[in-house]
Amino acid sequence: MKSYTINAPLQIDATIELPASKSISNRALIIYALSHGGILPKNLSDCDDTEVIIAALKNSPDIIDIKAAGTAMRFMTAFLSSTLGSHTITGTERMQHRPIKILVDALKSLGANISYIKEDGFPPLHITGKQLTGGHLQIPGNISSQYISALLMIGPILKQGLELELSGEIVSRPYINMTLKIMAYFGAEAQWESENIIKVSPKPYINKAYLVENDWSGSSYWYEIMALCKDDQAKIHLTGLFRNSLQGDSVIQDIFAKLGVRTVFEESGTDATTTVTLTKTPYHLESFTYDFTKCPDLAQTVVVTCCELGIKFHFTGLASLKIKETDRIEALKIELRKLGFILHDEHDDTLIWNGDRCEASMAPIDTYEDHRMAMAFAPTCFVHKDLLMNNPQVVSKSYPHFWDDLRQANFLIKQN
Ligand SMILES: O=C(O)C1=C[C@@H](OP(=O)(O)O)[C@@H](O)[C@H](O)C1
Ligand SMILES: C=C(OP(=O)(O)O)C(=O)O
Repeated sequence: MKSYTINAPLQIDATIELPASKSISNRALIIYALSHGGILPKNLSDCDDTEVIIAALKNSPDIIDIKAAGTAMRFMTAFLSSTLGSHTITGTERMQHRPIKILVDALKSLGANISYIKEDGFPPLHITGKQLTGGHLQIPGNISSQYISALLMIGPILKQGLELELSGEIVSRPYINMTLKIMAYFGAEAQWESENIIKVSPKPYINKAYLVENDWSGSSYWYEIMALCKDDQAKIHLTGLFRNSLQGDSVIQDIFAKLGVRTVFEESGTDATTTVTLTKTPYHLESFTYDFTKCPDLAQTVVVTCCELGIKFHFTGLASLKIKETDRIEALKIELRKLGFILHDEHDDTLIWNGDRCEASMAPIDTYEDHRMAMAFAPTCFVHKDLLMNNPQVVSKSYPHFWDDLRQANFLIKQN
């Protein structure tokens, strides 16, 4: 087991090339494969969650190990069900406890041949692919949008196309919209027919050149660094982000405007990419209420930032956090207590900090095989000198060069 001791710089003036978005990379790759190749998308992420899809599509092994990648597991399950071949798809221990029944049931009702190898409702799966007919389907929209994106992407290759009727409060809706926009770019006819019905026509994808945006979710840790650093003159330049982004997590700009971080865009070049400059700005916020239903991956960053800024909060829309890389609600409560903050959770989807504190034990931060635990806690080194963190390498799931980027910004990171 590796651990790091992390110390913050006194001043910050850094230019950071963020990783490419894994969500966009993984969609572009599935569509690339469904359109039978041609021009490979550019600026694909080099993170674990994208590398597993690249390997699966390139080598088509009998046993596909998708590791910890939720999107890859869900997208490949739909892909393998609708294309010829016979495969087992499996993943990490945690992946084998992340639910997939809703997607499997939906695919089976379209005629797919899928069986559970161990426990019903969970990977590993055995899938024998075939041409599926498609048609109308009802599916819960309140558990994970990844099931919906997975089904949508195979829609254009189904004989009758696909009509999805979503029930319940739709979670992570911006990720569904991201899927629809990328599909449309590649020639699909796929759109919302009403608040909860999406229709996809049976019309093959057209292969085209594609440039993947850099990752707004990954930018959130730099927003947190700007919010927590003590240098009033600090500047952070983030490259490769799109202003009119497909990513719902670009809402991070608005969230952090309330937490003392200003965002300025400088258009650069022809690709609609922008350099984003973060600086400090005055703020007055005693307590913060926010609903994370549309942007669950930002929750850890904002929770940790608010605690360290002493801003009480009442955060809702967090139900999906329990079925991600770890139970993120539990993990946040346990690790923030080590830093002296007592959080409460309610109704499985709400996290509250009333300002309750305890003595900080400063025990090493554990990362729970969750990249976002490591990245959300790293900036707390501005408050806690010699911050210790176990298993920091987990960042490779979405942001492999995270620690190198911190070093470039003059953080001191010592391996123990
Ligand atoms: O479609 C995607 O790329 C994602 C959707 C979200 O998952 P849920 O829909 O399960 O909330 C998000 O948390 C995940 O990191 C990426
Ligand atoms: C939840 C995440 O990923 P996934 O569900 O794709 O494993 C994430 O990156 O925060």
